[in-house]
Amino acid sequence: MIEVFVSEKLVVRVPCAVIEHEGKILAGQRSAALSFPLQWEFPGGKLEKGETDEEGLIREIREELDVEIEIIHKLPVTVKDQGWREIVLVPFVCRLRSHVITLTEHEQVLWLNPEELPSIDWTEGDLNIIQNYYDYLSIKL
Ligand SMILES: Nc1nc2c([nH]c(=O)n2[C@H]2C[C@H](O)[C@@H](COP(=O)(O)OP(=O)(O)OP(=O)(O)O)O2)c(=O)[nH]1
Repeated sequence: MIEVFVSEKLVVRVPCAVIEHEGKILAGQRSAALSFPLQWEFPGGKLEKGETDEEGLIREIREELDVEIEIIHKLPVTVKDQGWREIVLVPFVCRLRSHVITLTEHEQVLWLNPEELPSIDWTEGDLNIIQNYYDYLSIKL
């Protein structure tokens, strides 16, 4: 008899925010000390126990940027396979409800026009989020 051991892969759910303000989108540069150092991401992070995607995202954005957001629209989920784990990115289009950003984790943030988004070095998988955001914009306009 052949036994097949299928090891269970860790699945990490990460809500993240495509934050719009005055026609621009916020990109955050990850710290040099973290995984995916100095690459760009949509701010957000892993859920805590019992949180919904929306609750976790609002908490993460408060922690990382010290601002309040309004969640506008959920974009399609993007799954990123790292071999030893799967990162399930759950992006939401958001708006700022408060406007003074204080960075607690990111190296820097940039406000980019939608067409400028692909020009920086995003973590793998985020280009899918950008494409899905473009699709959302084209339907909305
Ligand atoms: N917030 C966010 N995380 C992203 C994006 N793309 C992407 O691969 N990630 C990854 C980076 C992290 O591995 C994970 C988010 O977890 P986290 O915010 O707690 O970051 P972390 O460095 O502490 O996590 P880790 O990799 O050390 O486990 O998702 C993105 O656009 N936004």
